[in-house]
Amino acid sequence: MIGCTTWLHPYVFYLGAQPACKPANLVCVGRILCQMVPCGAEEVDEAIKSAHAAYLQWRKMAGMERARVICVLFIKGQHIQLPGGSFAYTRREPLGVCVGIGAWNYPFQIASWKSAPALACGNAMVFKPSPMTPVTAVILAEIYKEAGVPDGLFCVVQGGADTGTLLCQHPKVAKVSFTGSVPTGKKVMEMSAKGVKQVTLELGGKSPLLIFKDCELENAVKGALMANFLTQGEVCCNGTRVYVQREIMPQFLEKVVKRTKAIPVGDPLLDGTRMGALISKPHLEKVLGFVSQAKKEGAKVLCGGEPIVPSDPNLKGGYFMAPCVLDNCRDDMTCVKEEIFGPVMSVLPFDTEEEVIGRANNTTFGLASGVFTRDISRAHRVAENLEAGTCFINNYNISPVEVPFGGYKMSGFGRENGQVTIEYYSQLKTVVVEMGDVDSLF
Ligand SMILES: NC(=O)C1=CN([C@@H]2O[C@H](COP(=O)(O)OP(=O)(O)OC[C@H]3O[C@@H](n4cnc5c(N)ncnc54)[C@H](O)[C@@H]3O)[C@@H](O)[C@H]2O)C=CC1
Ligand SMILES: CCCC(=O)O
Repeated sequence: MIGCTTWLHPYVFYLGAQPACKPANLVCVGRILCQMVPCGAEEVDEAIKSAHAAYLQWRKMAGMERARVICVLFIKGQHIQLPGGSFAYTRREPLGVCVGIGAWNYPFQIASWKSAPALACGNAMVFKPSPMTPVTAVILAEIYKEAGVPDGLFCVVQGGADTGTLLCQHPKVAKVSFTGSVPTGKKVMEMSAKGVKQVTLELGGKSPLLIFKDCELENAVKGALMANFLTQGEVCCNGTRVYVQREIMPQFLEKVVKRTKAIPVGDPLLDGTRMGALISKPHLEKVLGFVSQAKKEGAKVLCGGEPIVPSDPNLKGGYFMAPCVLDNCRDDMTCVKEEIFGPVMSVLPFDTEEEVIGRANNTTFGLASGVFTRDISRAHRVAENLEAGTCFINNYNISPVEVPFGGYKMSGFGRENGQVTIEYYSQLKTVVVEMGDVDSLF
């Protein structure tokens, strides 16, 4: 263990990370990959100052110049004609030093989704990964460095809640983009409000997936698995409330359980593996606790829901569990109301479109949703009526970077990905140009 702050590069605050084993081993078998010391006020201040210094140069560069090191989206203003030949125009300008704070489930992706548009718009970013996953943001910093991003423009600080608080409260920070749980998101918003900083919040979810009897059943079953078991179910937009029209429930359950039982759980570095270990022992216990609670409340476990030890002795001690399908669920059960963030699918019957839309929307979350049907009118009607930032029609969990991603209600606001991201990492300046004489009232 290295017990103090070390500098990897001038632009990266890299805290005492000492590789001890392969990354997958950290996840699979609970061995230590690295240890780190959280950044305190001094390091946070230094990172923000170094990002600010780099920003002052970077913001002056034209999009074409920035495009030499980062693929820049088309950033443009508007021209507005006024009476008498006068006119106004708008410029999209960067915000300044932006802070990114990430969750542990998609550590590299979250760092990229936040920093790439921030930098493309002319900002600097100080990024704090989750203390559970401290390494990949540093690798991203190395990639940026190699691509030609100036020193200081993308800084990584390590730490947990205290470091995150220091970042949100720092007076030189213009914006905070946060990915994580709803309770932490509220705190981030409160702290940012005190400094009138802009905020993007990507928070939790409990998304509904509606499967109508006219669907293509094999696809609906595959979609339900994608909606629940991708990345061990540790995905914020997962469709974990699976509403199935009553007439097709028996066929659906038979197929979904058969496929779920066949999911190969084990070493994620092997080609054949489809599910790895959960992030930590406490998280595994939390997920298993949801399964126990569901049973107490009347759910029936059709498969999985228990810890498993893979046959590979190297994986012994890892936080693996068998993916779980719960039947006999009701809307008032804990497993149906709360985000589990693990491989647990809750299945519920429904009868009519109107009824299921009401039930699907009866939640404080609104991140994603999905519908399987062959009826094109129904598909678009349902998509319109579901209160969520995304609706997948006849598929689930498709999130290419060209497509905006973000939540409704307590799942947050602001969007990541797509052209619209520019609006969240820039501010609009209006320039008014008089072409005649001043028509003064005085
Ligand atoms: N909507 C989305 O795009 C996504 C949402 N999530 C959500 O994230 C949650 C799981 O991730 P966790 O890391 O457990 O969430 P978390 O809310 O515990 O932590 C997220 C980040 O916030 C930091 N943090 C904690 N307290 C803070 C404070 N007071 N001030 C500033 N920063 C603070 C943590 O160190 C971490 O980096 C789930 O609820 C999941 O749904 C996860 C991935 C994507
Ligand atoms: C598609 C992104 C999902 C997540 O970050 O949880």
